[in-house]
Amino acid sequence: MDGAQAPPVVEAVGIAKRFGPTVALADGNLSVRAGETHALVGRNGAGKSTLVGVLTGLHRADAGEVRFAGKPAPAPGDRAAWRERVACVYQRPSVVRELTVAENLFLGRQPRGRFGLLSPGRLRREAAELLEAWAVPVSPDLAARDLTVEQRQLVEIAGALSLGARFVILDEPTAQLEAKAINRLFDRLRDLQQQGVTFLFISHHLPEIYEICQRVTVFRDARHIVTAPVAELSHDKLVEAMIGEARGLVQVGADRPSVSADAEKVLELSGVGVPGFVESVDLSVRRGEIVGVAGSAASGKRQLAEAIAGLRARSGEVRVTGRVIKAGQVPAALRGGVGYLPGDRNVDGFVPGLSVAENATMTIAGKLGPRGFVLPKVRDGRANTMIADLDVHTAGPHQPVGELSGGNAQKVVMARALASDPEVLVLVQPTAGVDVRSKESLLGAVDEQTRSRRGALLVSDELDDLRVCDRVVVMVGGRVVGEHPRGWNEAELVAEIEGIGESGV
Ligand SMILES: Nc1ncnc2c1ncn2[C@@H]1O[C@H](COP(=O)(O)OP(=O)(O)OP(=O)(O)O)[C@@H](O)[C@H]1O
Repeated sequence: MDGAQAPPVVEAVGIAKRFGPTVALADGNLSVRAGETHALVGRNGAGKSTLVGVLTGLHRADAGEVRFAGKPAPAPGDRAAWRERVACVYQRPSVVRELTVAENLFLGRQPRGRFGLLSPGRLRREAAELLEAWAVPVSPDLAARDLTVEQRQLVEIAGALSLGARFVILDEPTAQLEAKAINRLFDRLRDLQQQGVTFLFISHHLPEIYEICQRVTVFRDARHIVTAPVAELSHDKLVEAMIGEARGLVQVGADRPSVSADAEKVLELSGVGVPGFVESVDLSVRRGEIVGVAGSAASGKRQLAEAIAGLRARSGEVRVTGRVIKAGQVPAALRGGVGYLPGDRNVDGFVPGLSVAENATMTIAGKLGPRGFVLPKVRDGRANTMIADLDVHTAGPHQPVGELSGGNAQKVVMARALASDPEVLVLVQPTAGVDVRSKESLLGAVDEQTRSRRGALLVSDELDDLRVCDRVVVMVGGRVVGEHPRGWNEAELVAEIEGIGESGV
C-alpha cells in the first residue's frame, strides 16, 4: 500500500480525556498519513475538538499516546516543539487584530537587524517573501482586523508553515465562507498538499469531505468508529457511522402547508436601509411563513437582519404585527416581538461563563418568577424542555455554555431566540457548525415553530437551510433582486446569488 512504510505524520492511540464528570474522549484513535488530507467527522460533542486539543498539546490526555512521525509527542510545556510539528487554524481568529499581517507572522520572533535591533523593513520583507512562497495573495502591511475570514485563514496557514509545521489542522474552515471563497480555499489546499503539507480537515459539510479528502475518520460518543478511504464509504454509510443508526435523513419542511395570501403580516419592512450595506428593502413575512434571504457576503443580508434586531442604525420602517419598531434598539425589537439568532455565536451568541439555563432564558429573565425575581425551578424547567426539544448534548441546565461543543452551544442560542415567544424569528446562519442530525432538529424547530404560530426570516448561505423556506429572496448590493418560490432550482438560485462581480481575495 502506498505510503504504508513511512510512519504516520501523526498517530493518536487510545486517547481518553475527561472534563470533570464529562467523558469528552473515551477511545480516541487517529492515524494520518504523510501528504493526505484526512477528514475528521462526528456529531456535535463527539470529541473532535478535544482530540485537536490533545494533538496540539493544549490538553493533556488522561490516557493514550500521541506520536509524530513515529516519535513520542514533545513534553507538554515545550510549545516551540509542538508548533514545529502541528498547527491548527481555528474558526476563531488567532491573529492579533491591532497588528499588521507581517507583525502577526513574526509575533514573538521578529527578525532583528545588526546589533539585535528590531528592523521593521526586514520584518516586512521577510513577511512578503513568506506570503509569496506559499502563494498567499495578501499584503504584509494590511491590519489583521481588515482581513477577510479567507485571508486570515491563509495567513495563519502560512505562519504555521514558516514555523516548520507540515501538518495543519483545519477546524471547520468553511463554516463562515461563501461558495466562491470555499472553492478558492480548496484550490490552495490542493496546491499545498502537492507541496507536501498534510491536513486534518474537520467539517460538518459532508460533500466537502468527498471533494477534498482522501480518507475519513468518524468519531461517535467519544470513540473512534471507523477510518476508511472516502471512495469506499458512501454518504449513507458515513452518516450511519456518525449517528449510529441506519435511518436516512429527513427533508425538513417537505410537507409545510401553503401560506394563505391573506395571512397576517408578522413582519413588514418598508424602504429599510442600512448605511453602507442595504439600499432600500421592502419585504414581508406572513404568519406561518419562512422567508429565506440569500446573497453573497457583500449583499447586505446579514446587516439587514441585524437592523431588524435593533443592532444597527437604519432608515425606513419595520413593523411587527402592524406595530412600528423603534430603530437601533435591541430591547425595543425584543419587546416588539423579534426573536434573534446572531450569525456568529462566538461573538454575539452566548455568555460562555453562564449556564445553559441562564443563557437560554436571558431574554425572558423578567418572566421567570414574581416581580422579575428569577425562580431557579422555573428557569431550569424551561431549560430542560428546551434541552429535550432541541436535543442539546449537555450535562444539564447548570453546565456553562462555554463547556459545550460548538453545535450544542448553537442550539442554546436558538433556544434563547425562541424563549421570548416572538412573533417573528430572525435567524442568521442558524446551522453553522451543526452536525447532520442536529441540523434536522434545529431546522425542524424552525419549521414547527412557524406552522400557524409565527413567521421567520432565515438569512443563510446554506442551501439545506433555504430548502425549508416557503420562498427565498436574493439580495445583491443591498437590494432584493429576485424571489424563488419553494422547490426552486438550485442552479438558478446560485447563479442569481453569485451573478455579480464579486471582489476576489
Ligand atoms: N472545557 C470543557 N469543560 C467541560 N466539558 C467539555 C470541555 N470541552 C469539551 N467538553 C465536553 O466534551 C464533549 C466533547 O466536546 P468536543 O468539543 O470535543 O466535541 P466536538 O466533536 O468538537 O463537537 P462540535 O462539532 O459541536 O464542535 C462535549 O460533551 C463537551 O461538552
